[in-house]
This record gives sequence, structure tokens and C-alpha cells, in this order.
Amino acid sequence: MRTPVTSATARAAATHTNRPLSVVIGAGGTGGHIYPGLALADALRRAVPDAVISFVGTERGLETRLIPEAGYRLHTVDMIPFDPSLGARRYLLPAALLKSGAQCRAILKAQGAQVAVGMGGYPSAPVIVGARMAGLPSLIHESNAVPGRANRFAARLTPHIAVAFDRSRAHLPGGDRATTTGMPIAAALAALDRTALRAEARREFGVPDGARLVLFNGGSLGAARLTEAALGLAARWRWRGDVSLLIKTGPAALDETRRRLAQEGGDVVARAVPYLDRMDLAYAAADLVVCRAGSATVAELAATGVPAVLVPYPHAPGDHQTHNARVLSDAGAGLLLPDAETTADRLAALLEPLLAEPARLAAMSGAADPGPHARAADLLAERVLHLTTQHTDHLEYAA
Ligand SMILES: CC(=O)N[C@H]1[C@@H](OP(=O)(O)OP(=O)(O)OC[C@H]2O[C@@H](n3ccc(=O)[nH]c3=O)[C@H](O)[C@@H]2O)O[C@H](CO)[C@@H](O)[C@@H]1O
Repeated sequence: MRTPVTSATARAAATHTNRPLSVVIGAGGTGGHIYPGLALADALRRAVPDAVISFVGTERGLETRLIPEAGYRLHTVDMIPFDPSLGARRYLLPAALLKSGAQCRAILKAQGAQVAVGMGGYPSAPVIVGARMAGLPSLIHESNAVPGRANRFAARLTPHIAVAFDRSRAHLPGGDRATTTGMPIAAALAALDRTALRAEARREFGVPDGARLVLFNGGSLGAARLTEAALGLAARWRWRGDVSLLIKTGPAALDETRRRLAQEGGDVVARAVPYLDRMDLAYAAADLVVCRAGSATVAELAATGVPAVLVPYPHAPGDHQTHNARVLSDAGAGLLLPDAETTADRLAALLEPLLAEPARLAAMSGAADPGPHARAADLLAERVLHLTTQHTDHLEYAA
């Protein structure tokens, strides 16, 4: 059940100034930063329907498709990732940050923004730098159990910090003053009734009656290791009528995965798709998910109660996906399987007894602590609106 932004805060934000509420959100790269940004934007719109909300991203990430499709304006800036693998190019980072920060300052000014929000990912830090240059309040949201470098840097530039998981506070400068809002998730997932949607969802994915559906989802970009293991399982289970596999491959691996499924006979039980635009249907149809442990995925699994086998991406900075995965495995809602052990044989040994025991799946589903994620978008929107009411009196852009 979602708690709407308190109408007093929304009213105060809407009437505090004659100008419409304007918020700029930095979010980009992969779905794990963009979807929470969109969930926040939708919550702000629910609270203040005439709010002007726009995004800052780059021209490279998934934001170029997802943000305009969701009906929001995307401004792009030049930015390089905060990535240790940059090697000598990391020395270019301060200059890149200053340049993109100045671009963001101009965007904030053109948008008449009252507040800037960084949702993590590399377009996030420049927005906070731009807000600092413009003398505007800003807020960052950290989504992972172990924060990334961009947000550890940005946390030094703003006193306003929100986190998805309590356990990340210890790793952030100023983490003691952070608020745990949870991870903002789409309204369709926050309110998901898996039982009510199950029949429609299973029809959508062509799941035969009586079959248990295992969804393979390698995060917003797909994961070759999971796709390979799923192909092996599909070939092994091709004679079984009681299981069905849905493999999210990512667009690049789609044709090859379909070719292998046809060649190895796995296409009898498995279907490959490039991307899932309706995660509500995917979670409602699935009996079990085998997935990476990106923070949005972990929060969605916790909020919707879908049992999971979590295979953390082994090269994530600070091994943050293992820490994300533990949020579910510590609660008994998921099993953690290291990437190097994720083969078809190992998965068969793990999944066969699990799928044969509905009571165990139900116990995993019930063990998930839904946490604050279903309410997180509204909680974060409330914090953002609160900042506008506090600071608009002093709003001034230096020439
Ligand atoms: C490889 C890597 O570094 N990944 C990072 C990236 O992951 P990435 O963006 O893959 O991961 P997340 O799991 O956090 O988010 C994926 C989001 O995309 C949605 N979705 C996914 C697949 C699909 O077909 N359709 C769809 O809508 C999911 O419902 C979810 O909302 O950002 C996350 C958030 O900081 C980090 O935790 C991850 O470690």
C-alpha cells in the first residue's frame, strides 16, 4: 500500500512560489538508475500535477529510449563514467566533471529548477555539481547496499542524502544523516497483486497450464552467463511438460539465443525475449526468478515477494551486487549463487528440488521483507518537495 505525499507538503511546494515546481533529475546508464528516477518523477507528478520535471543523462545509456517513452524530457551532457577501469583517462575526470557540471548549471537555469536530484550512475554527479554552482538545493539517492564512486563523491557536495538500504549508510560520507527511503519502484510494481494478474501474465508469455515458470533476467542489459546456463537447462528439460523458461537476453544476444534454442531442442520449453517492458507481468507469471542482483531488481523482488536465485555480477564496484543479494538471502527470500558456479548442471541441482516443493517456494515468497520500497517513490518525492519549500525564498542563479 503506497502512502501518498502529504498534501500539506505538496500544497506548500505548489503555492510557495508563483513559478511552477521544477525538478531536474540526474539518472542514466542502466535501468537500475533510470526506473527509480522515473518512479520519483511519477510520484512528484501525482503530488503536483503541473510540475515541470526533466532528466539529465548521456547520449549513450538506456535513458535515450526509456525517458522519452515515459513522457519526460531528457537533456544530455558529456560525461565519462567514474570507473577505475578508465586507467590513465581517470585523470580527465575532474575536467569532465567541471564541464558537465557547467552544462547542468545551464540546464537547471533554463528549466527554472528549484531542486536537483541525483539518482546515481554517472549523470548523477554532474547534476549535483551543477546545483552547487547554481546555489540550488540538491539531494542524492543511493540505490546499492555499497555506494558507487559517483555518489560517494556527490555526498560531499550535498547535506541531503537518501538511501535504498540501511546497510549502505556506513559506506557514505555523511551517511549518518541519510534517510532510508527504500528504492523507488514503478507504481505498477509497488501495487502488484501477483495472484490477480497471474492468469493474464501466463497467457501473455505462453506458459502451458500446470508448468512452473522460471524467469532468467540478467538486469537491464542482460547477462551472458545467465543466458548460457538457461540454454543448457532448456536443452536438459526439453522433455518436461511441467517447467517453462523465459529468458531475457538483451537485444544483442537475442538472435543467437533463439538459434541455439532451436538447434538444441530447448525451444519446446523456453522462450527468449530481448527485453521485458512489462515487469509486472513477468513477476506475476514467474514462480521463480534467476537474476543478477542489481538494486532495483532486489527491491522489486522484496516488494513483490517473488522467490529468487541471485547471481551477483562479479565485477560490480565494491562487489555491491553480493551485498544487495544478501538483503534477500539473509531474510530467506532468495538463494545466493556465485557467478562462477552458475552452470546448467549446478542450476538443475538447485532448481529441481525447489520447483518440486511449492511449500518451499511459498515460504521464500513470504520471507521477503517488503521494506519501504513500495512507498519509497512517495517518501522521496516528499523529501524533494520539502527542499523546495525550504529554499525557494533564497533561489538565485549567479550570473
Ligand atoms: C552490471 C551493473 O553494474 N549493474 C548495475 C546496474 O544494474 P541494472 O540497471 O541492470 O539493474 P537493476 O537490477 O538495479 O535494475 C534493472 C531495472 O530494469 C528493469 N528491467 C530489467 C530487465 C527488463 O527486461 N525490463 C526491465 O524493465 C527492472 O525491473 C529494474 O527496474 O544498476 C544497479 C543500480 O545501481 C546496480 O545495482 C547494478 O549493479
